[in-house]
Amino acid sequence: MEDFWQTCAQTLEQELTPQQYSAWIRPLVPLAFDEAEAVLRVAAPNRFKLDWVRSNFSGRIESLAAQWFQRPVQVKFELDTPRMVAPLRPPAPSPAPMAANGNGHAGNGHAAPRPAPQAPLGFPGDPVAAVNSAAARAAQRASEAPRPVQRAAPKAEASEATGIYERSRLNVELTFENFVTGKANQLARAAALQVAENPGTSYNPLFLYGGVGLGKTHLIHAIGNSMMAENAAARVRYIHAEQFVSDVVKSYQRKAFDDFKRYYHSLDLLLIDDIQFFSGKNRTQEEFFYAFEALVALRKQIIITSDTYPKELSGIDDRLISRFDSGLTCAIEPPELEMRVAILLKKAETEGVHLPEEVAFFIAKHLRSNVRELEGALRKVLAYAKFHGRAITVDVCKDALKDLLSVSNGQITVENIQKTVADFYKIKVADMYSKRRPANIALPRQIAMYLAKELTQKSLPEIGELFGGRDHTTVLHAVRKISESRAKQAELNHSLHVLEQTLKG
Ligand SMILES: Nc1ncnc2c1ncn2[C@@H]1O[C@H](COP(=O)(O)OP(=O)(O)OP(=O)(O)O)[C@@H](O)[C@H]1O
Repeated sequence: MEDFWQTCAQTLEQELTPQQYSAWIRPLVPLAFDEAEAVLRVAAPNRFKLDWVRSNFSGRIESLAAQWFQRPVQVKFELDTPRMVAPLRPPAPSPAPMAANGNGHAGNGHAAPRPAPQAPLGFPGDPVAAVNSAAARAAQRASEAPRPVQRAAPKAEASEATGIYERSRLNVELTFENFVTGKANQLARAAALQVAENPGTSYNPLFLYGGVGLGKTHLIHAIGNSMMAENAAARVRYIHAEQFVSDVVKSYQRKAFDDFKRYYHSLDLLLIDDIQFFSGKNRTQEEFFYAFEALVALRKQIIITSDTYPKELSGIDDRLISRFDSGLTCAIEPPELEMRVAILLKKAETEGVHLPEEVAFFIAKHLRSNVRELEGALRKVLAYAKFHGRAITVDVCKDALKDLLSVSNGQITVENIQKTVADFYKIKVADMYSKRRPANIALPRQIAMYLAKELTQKSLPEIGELFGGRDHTTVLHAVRKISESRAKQAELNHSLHVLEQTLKG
């Protein structure tokens, strides 16, 4: 595995710019290669890098791994932990990269991803210099031309433009154009567009919430990119909440709060992802509160994402929660079947591959929980078909996704149950974890708990945990109540029967 990683790193080093290579590839640590499952585990040093390499480099690394191991390989990225060994450094530059698949760059076979190397403090300490006029002009030119960092652009200009994007930490590939819309996200998208067109004056803050892998991060990057395209000098910053916490800690250690405040309070648009990570971090919450107040007072836009809606956030100060609630709050729900198909077709098109509709339907029918999972499945199918020199058909798809499908068919997950029951009763999935108790929510939630107990191997405490950290006695009460009611009420019994059939597929 280490030999593979060295060759892989060398190849990527040749394909990427030195900045991209040292920002994204060098810090990765190969952990293990599972021969039986053909899974390569790779550690990334933080969540931000993990997300970035997963979205931008996993396709390329998987294709290099497939060549090396002579079979399709799945790459799984995980967060680095302190026990990690030092990253493997590739040996001195080698002349011959591994035979490439023809597209010569990472991810999607189109533009090379733009990197965002770490600033020394974790936040760019030079907020004003960050938008000095020369760089801003360069970025303006770059945004008038296709998008920044075209390899062919004059070096200085491109690197100035890159600088603007690096400081914003935006992923320029996450745009409104490639964000597929459906019932599950249309409100959120409309709100995002509105905010992108009228930053600071329409909904402030805009608070987007929903389960994992549903497109929250994509949407807020799209807002940032749209704003930068309008005004390249805009001071935009995307930050994951964990990174913000780490910035606060570093500022504390270095007694650099003035710089910290100056930077965050001077932004035009602050995009902060997964705010639930602020839970219990009081000093961070305090600093964020000041930044929030300062930005809103100046009519600068704040956009926040979370896995749940403001009132459900635990360990967050009430005054922050009431601020989060003061703008517009929008849910992103799991995509319905047609939308999942549309997403697959769009992703395949981006890869320059024709995906037959029946294959897209097949994948979408079997993988229901989130878009990230769909993307992974599509990558797997494409790699498998390419490697075996076969056309992309449902049969190829069945072979390529054998493991995934047996899991998703054979094992009913609590997540599936929550989604299916929420769809059936037309409530939000988030209500499955919420503390709200109106009868139209409480009953479906109890039904979902009952089905989780009936159809999965999970224990009562585990189920309670998956339903927003509820006590096992609450689950037990739900299970007893629903099984008793089922025996007496034909209508409820019928609904449960339909739900069970749906879940068993
Ligand atoms: N509607 C969509 N259209 C196109 N791609 C999408 C859509 N929704 C999600 N994706 C893609 O799915 C992947 C996961 O989305 P994203 O990272 O935005 O999820 P998230 O909601 O922020 O998840 P998490 O809570 O885990 O951070 C990304 O590659 C994103 O581009």
